Amino acid sequence: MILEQIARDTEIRVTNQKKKVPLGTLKKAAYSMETETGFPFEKALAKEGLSFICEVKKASPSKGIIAEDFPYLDIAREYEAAGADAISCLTEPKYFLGRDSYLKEIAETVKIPVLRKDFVVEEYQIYEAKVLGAGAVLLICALIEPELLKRYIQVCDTLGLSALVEAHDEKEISHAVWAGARVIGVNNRNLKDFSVDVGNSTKLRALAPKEVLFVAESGIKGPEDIARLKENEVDAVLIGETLMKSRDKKKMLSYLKGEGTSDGQ
Ligand SMILES: O=P(O)(O)OC[C@@H](O)[C@@H](O)c1c[nH]c2ccccc12
Repeated sequence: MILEQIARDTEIRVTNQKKKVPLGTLKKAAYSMETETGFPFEKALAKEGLSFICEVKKASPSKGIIAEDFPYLDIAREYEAAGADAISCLTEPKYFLGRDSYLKEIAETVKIPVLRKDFVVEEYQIYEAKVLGAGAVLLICALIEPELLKRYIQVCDTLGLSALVEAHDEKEISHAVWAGARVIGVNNRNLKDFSVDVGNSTKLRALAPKEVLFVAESGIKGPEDIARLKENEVDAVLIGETLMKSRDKKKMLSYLKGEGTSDGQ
């Protein structure tokens, strides 16, 4: 299954990275960074109305190359100007053509919080996210057993990082809640067969406690998806492909918000 393959490749990537920057050195750098108080990523999601996390993603296993031309800094600036509440940046290099440097440069450029979108399989990667300037890091339940997930969320807390904990079913939601997740994301894309059903996140919203911030991720194509998610008390949506493929991201975002026409394609 693709997720296991990505996890194995990520283990190799982390092992190689450790040879360049040992864990001790990385931790020292992470804890020496100034930390914005109050978890800005969670503040962005908790604001009144639906919050928008806009994703900078060049490619994906399900879609291949999404954006040949990839001015990632301009894209991030455009998202921020268009009213994004946070940015999600892929740093996984093999399947999503992401880079750590994209995250670092974007975090230095925009004022809104940046989520490190990668496949965390080692604590090391959480310290990396902090040093790169992320305000949040994705933790995928399917890759991290509950005890370790609890530990990773605690490490995030000590760094002033928010954890976006991604769950795919009822069991993983209960693990996320048990581990202390304050932000839970549900991926509408099934990572086994790449099928997409926005109903995934509407269905699972009710299983997460109301006080948990809930993010619907993936497969959001139009204002009808947004309206449906809003009705189901979702706090935020995470949109990648629909925005990455649009010529005018500001127009597309206002179209998705139900404020404009769809000629932002
Ligand atoms: O491009 P989409 O369908 O709008 O999806 C964005 C985002 O949700 C998706 O990239 C994603 C959700 N969870 C992930 C975990 C790893 C990598 C990527 C993802």
